Amino acid sequence: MAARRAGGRAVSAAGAGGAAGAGLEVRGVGKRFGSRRVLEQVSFGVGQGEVVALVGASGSGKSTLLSILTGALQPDVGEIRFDGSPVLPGRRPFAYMPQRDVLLPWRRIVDNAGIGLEVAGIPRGEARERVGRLLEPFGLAGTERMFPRQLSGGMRQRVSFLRAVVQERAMLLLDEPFGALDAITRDELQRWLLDIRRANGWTILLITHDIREAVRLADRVLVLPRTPGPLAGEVLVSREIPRLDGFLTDPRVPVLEERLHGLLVAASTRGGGGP
Ligand SMILES: Nc1ncnc2c1ncn2[C@@H]1O[C@H](COP(=O)(O)OP(=O)(O)OP(=O)(O)O)[C@@H](O)[C@H]1O
Repeated sequence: MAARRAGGRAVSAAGAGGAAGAGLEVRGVGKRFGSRRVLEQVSFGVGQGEVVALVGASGSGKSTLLSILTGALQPDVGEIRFDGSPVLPGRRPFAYMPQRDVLLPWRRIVDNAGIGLEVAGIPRGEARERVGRLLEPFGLAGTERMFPRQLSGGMRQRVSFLRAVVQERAMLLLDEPFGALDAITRDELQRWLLDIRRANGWTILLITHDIREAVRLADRVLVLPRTPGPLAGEVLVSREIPRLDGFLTDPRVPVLEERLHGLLVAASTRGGGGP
């Protein structure tokens, strides 16, 4: 089921802790490294078909949270559920796109994009076939036999994104996918992502430092506090706001950005926390 909507605003299962079939539910997650607390009582949900952005100051634990979702780290407390069931090791419903492209320089593009499939035990020939079908919609036609060094930064990010999408998992986790790109390429890729996602209805959790990017890409934006604690707030982004042409001049955009900025500042100056 897609996130329920009322009056153009997303009404997700997030605040309620989620319901069966609601997609991702993160419940009361806490994590510390030694004596340093990084996450505490973090709870939210991402409904199926929803795009949720998570923003937070540097060091607030965004990447740690994604690592918990991917299974690279275990939470000290809390639970991760998907579609009403606990997420089990080895059977994660997520495909992950890391912050920096981690393409292997010696592998051709087709084999870089298919690496997740190969790791999952799919023969290379079949992986190549599945990647091959997506090259054109990903703007990568003709690159399959090339090596990463022959592509621009924007194209390499598309290969990384393709590598996540081709695994056909229920949900995509994107960690600052456009953070390392120049402003023009970033704008191009945001437009492209909006476009291709509209056709596919992917469920996405996106991490970004960039408030404008969060408002542009997400149905809902969550704010992680700098000092460990529950989420500092969330902002719903109306579907009536145009995300492609007209986004930058829509008067509702700066209002949402201001609200998010306010939440981030409040979250950064709030007392408590610390080790
Ligand atoms: N493996 C680890 N061992 C010890 N401390 C860690 C480890 N991983 C992260 N930390 C610490 O946890 C805190 C949160 O790090 P994390 O990378 O999750 O934050 P972030 O919000 O993603 O930051 P940024 O936006 O700068 O990437 C930081 O203070 C970091 O130094």
